[in-house]
Amino acid sequence: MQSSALRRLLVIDPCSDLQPLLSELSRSGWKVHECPLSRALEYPADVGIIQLGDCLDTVRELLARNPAQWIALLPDHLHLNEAMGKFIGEWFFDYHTLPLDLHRLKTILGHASGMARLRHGDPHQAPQGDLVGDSRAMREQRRLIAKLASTNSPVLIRGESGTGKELVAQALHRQSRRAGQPFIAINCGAIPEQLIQSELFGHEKGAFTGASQRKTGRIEAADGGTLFLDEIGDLPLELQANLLRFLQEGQIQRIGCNTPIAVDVRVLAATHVDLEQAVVARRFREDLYYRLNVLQIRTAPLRERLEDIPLLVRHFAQLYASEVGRRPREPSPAALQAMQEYAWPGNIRELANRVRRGMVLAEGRFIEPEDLGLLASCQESGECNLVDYKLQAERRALNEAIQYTSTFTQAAKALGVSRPTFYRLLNKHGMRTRHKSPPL
Ligand SMILES: Nc1ncnc2c1ncn2[C@@H]1O[C@H](COP(=O)(O)OP(=O)(O)OP(=O)(O)O)[C@@H](O)[C@H]1O
Repeated sequence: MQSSALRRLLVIDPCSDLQPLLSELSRSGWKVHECPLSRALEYPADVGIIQLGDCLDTVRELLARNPAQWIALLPDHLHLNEAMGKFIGEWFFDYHTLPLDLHRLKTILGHASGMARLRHGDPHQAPQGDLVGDSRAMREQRRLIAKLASTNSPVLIRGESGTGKELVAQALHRQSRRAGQPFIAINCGAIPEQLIQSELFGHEKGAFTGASQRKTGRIEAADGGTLFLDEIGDLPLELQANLLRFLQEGQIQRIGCNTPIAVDVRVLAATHVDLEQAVVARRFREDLYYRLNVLQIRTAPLRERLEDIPLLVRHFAQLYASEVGRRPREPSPAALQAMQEYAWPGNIRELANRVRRGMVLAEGRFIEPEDLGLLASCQESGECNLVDYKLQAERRALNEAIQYTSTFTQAAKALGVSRPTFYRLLNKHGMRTRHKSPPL
């Protein structure tokens, strides 16, 4: 039986031909909502109906951002040239010419709602900036964020590049009592060494050659809110001392001014390098390390949470639809399989880029592995050997075992190997999680 939650119909006004049929549609199980085009994003729906006229750009904008299955109503006077045909083919599930035929309309609506159901999960996109994913690692991450958001202590966010460290920092800020205040992010690795002190702490007019005006530093700009220091491991040693002083005293001094300024800022820092090693090598101050590392969140690499891939692909397809001017497409089963077998060195940033590419290149209804640039290397070169197949199969087996069990011991048992063998295989595929639950 069809779930009633999946039979929400949005009718974009004006649609006078449809008016007399709405009560019949309601009787047959549709929850109908009518609204003007300008408010269409406010109403979640599974299927939408819109009568085409002018303003195709505005319509395209809506279709790109509203993930419902859309049906176009075409009045007689509409000039069905090639461009219009392409537009309808690209963006609509189906169309109906006017006048309406109730029986045919119901059939189209039935198919469209079936398609909405196939897309399973919540058909409504997570807003940009939300952390998408329902794997154990993501659920654990959300739980930790909710727990740590309310404190004022620094949090060290660790994880490989592209795993969402900045998104975690933003989520910590959004869920804290500082949410209405500024969130200021600075990438310590991207600013030249001679500029970073003035970027962070600000300067007075005339403090050094070229300082023609007084400048407020980023720490001061974050007053009342949160400061996110990305790539903290790249902060020069001298500035590490200044930062430590600020963390201890809650005061800063602009360059060229001796008067301390009190600033109330929560500091979040991120790193993809091993800070412990940097401490041993004396590239990172030990005292600052302990000060920043009070609480910790680890962002898991994508290869450890492959089950999040379908949700992430849908999220990015929706996100890039209007940018690339095409309706969001789903990956084909082969594309999903290829994504499950790929190691994702660039993590979610790489996935996002591949989906964007796939959206541009896809020719049919689905995104195929080649659109994502993910033809298995042996397929591309035509030289498949047994070792490649074996490695792919091993990786898939490990992923599934991790996904469907709660501990590594259970996963090893499910695969029929000893724990040491299981760990050796995880290491071999770069899948070794240091902690199943990130430490507090
Ligand atoms: N869970 C997620 N859900 C949705 N988008 C995500 C998620 N994680 C990361 N992203 C997206 O992936 C991209 C990379 O994320 P982000 O910049 O937060 O990673 P990072 O770990 O800070 O990377 P780097 O170490 O290179 O700075 C961004 O576009 C971000 O929006």
